Amino acid sequence: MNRANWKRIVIKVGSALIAPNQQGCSSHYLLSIAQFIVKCRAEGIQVVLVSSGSVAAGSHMFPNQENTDIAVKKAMAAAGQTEMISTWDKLFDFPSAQILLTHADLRDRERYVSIRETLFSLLDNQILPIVNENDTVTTDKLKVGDNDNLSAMVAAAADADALIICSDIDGLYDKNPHENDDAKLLSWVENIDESIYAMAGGAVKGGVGTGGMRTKIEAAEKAVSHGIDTFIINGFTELSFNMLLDGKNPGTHFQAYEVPMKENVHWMRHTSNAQGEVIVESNFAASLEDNTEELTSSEIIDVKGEFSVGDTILVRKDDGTKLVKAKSNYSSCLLNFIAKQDNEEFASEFEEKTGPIISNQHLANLEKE
Ligand SMILES: Nc1ncnc2c1ncn2[C@@H]1O[C@H](COP(=O)(O)OP(=O)(O)O)[C@@H](O)[C@H]1O
Ligand SMILES: N[C@@H](CCC(=O)OP(=O)(O)O)C(=O)O
Repeated sequence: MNRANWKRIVIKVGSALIAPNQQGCSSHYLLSIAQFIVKCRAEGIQVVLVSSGSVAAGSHMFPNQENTDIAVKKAMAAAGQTEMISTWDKLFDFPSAQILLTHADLRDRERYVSIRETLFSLLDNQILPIVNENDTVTTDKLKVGDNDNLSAMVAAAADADALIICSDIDGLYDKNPHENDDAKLLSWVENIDESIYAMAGGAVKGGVGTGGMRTKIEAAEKAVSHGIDTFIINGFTELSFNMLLDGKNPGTHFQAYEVPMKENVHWMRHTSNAQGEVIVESNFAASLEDNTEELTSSEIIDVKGEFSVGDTILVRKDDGTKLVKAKSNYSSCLLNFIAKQDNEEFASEFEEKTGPIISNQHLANLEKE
């Protein structure tokens, strides 16, 4: 690892570290993380904290409630969030700022750019941003769902050099170590492929974590393609942080791409999600990355989902091959109408006036994957 290059890092802290006994927040494990943050800042490294734990911190305030009820969980998050933020805040003698996000904020390009600007402004003023998902307002459609993926999106938005995911375990093992005594720790992952995902199991049943290793690998995949070195480390032990400060890898290091994706293409590929699909014939051969105008209504055989002008859509072939993710210049309703037109002259005249079906702005080419 090359810590000398770090100018900005994102540290993600899992619930088990914040509220280990689900009896409110404890600073027990947070002290060494806070010290690490202080030392990084003293070296001139800007730090963004992504902290889980609002539900785990709030659960003790709901003694007779079942944790599984979604409305109660949201209430736990609302109540626990204040306790979690104030626990962190007490550990620092510099100001911190709370940022609560949903996927709806991140997938909208304007809001995403606004989040980036806020992060940079806080960092330039030596304020520590503390980010969590806004669990109270999320629905299935709006949420990221786990803070591992959220931390990768935040790391990309902040143009971070490293993402450090502090977990309750030493890193990624070749199989779930809680179920397999012979599991071995991987200290280095160069390529994230299906064999890496196959190693990952879920979170401990009945535990406070969300997602287990799978969401951490998803996060690493998002981050490394943006040139962000990613580490999964054991946040329970101070040694992990001392090793990082000494430039050593204490857990699993996922190697960053040498040539990262451009920021806006990365956003389209990894943060924005497709609201619908446009399906073309399997023999469609044009490169939409070179010319989006090659996609005309006569090429479209189906339109799936409901989307509005400006929403992200996936263009794919009938055989399932993904072509591009791009901003739609048409609503699904209008696209359906012109794609189903028997009168081709009408459709092409309409498109001439209205412009290309997809925008080339922020387009992500999925063909090379
Ligand atoms: N291959 C694996 N390597 C390491 N941990 C694994 C693996 N598969 C599943 N896990 C589980 O993932 C857990 C960490 O994820 P999670 O419970 O979501 O915690 P966090 O709160 O840190 O996000 C581990 O404690 C372990 O039970
Ligand atoms: N937003 C949730 C955390 C969700 C989550 O991903 O938790 P974890 O797996 O412990 O990082 C909360 O604050 O409780």
